[in-house]
Amino acid sequence: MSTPAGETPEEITTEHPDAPPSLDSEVAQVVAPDRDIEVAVGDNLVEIRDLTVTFGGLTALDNVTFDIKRGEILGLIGPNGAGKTTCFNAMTGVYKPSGGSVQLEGHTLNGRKQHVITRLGLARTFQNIRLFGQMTALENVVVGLDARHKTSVPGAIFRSPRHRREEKSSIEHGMALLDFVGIADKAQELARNLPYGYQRRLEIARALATEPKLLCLDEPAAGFNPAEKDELMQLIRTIRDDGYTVLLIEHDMRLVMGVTDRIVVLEFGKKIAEGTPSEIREDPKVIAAYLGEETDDDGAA
Ligand SMILES: Nc1ncnc2c1ncn2[C@@H]1O[C@H](COP(=O)(O)OP(=O)(O)OP(=O)(O)O)[C@@H](O)[C@H]1O
Repeated sequence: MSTPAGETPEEITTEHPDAPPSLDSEVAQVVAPDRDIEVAVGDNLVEIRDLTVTFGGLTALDNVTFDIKRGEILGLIGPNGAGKTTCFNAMTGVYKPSGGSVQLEGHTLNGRKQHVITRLGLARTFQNIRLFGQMTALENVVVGLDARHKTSVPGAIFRSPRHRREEKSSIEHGMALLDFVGIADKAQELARNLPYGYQRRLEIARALATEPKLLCLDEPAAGFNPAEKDELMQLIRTIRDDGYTVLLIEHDMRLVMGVTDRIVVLEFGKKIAEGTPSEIREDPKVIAAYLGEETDDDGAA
């Protein structure tokens, strides 16, 4: 299966979904048979050192240093404009840092192209959903799986046995991933026709298709009601239990406090705190940073 010529991911917004089906841990085994299921939090997977990004005279990220440990869910929070998305963009090759470094398992990511960073094991979702709207949910995931395939271009053109094998396993693997995120019932629907919550889950499935070591989620709960946020929290936990490491940008404090192991807090581009959710909740610098910020429906900033 291939991407339609010239189509680029588009931002899609539709109404909210009905409650998606529940998750099945057996599916997790099918999705990622080679992973250590329910890995413990371990050594450093990612090391970010003195990361700095400037836009003209504005320093959006100012000498930020933190680690992401293997198997953890790390929250990246901060008031509007604090530099969270800039940090994601610098990690994933969208922006070129003006200083500092990002290392994943000892591989330097800064200066590398986005597809190389994806291959090294870092995948992300976006604040504004980006899907191939004219493709089905399954095709959107298979595109992500294609990033892992080894068939040569001639092999694909002449449909070599290997290519046919990979295509078949792509469909099975893609279906397992849709099942894993709870939207297998919509596999054949065009992405643009999916309810909003399904689109968010589809973005996660597509990111997981690249077999990332680190999954970066940029405000995955934006636009969700409290029940949908609870389901998303459960999905994020299941993703971690399946052996992935998760970096989460999220404004909803109840979600962040409920799902993360540790939190890094940015304000005006600088790291102002790092700790467990209970440490962060009590930190006077964090409380001061959030004073005057608008809170989400059920978030307590
Ligand atoms: N491409 C860009 N060009 C110029 N300035 C930018 C660019 N991207 C971000 N900025 C600026 O960098 C600062 C940090 O923005 P960023 O989007 O990273 O913050 P954020 O913490 O993700 O905010 P939010 O929670 O509102 O999404 C802001 O002052 C923003 O205006």
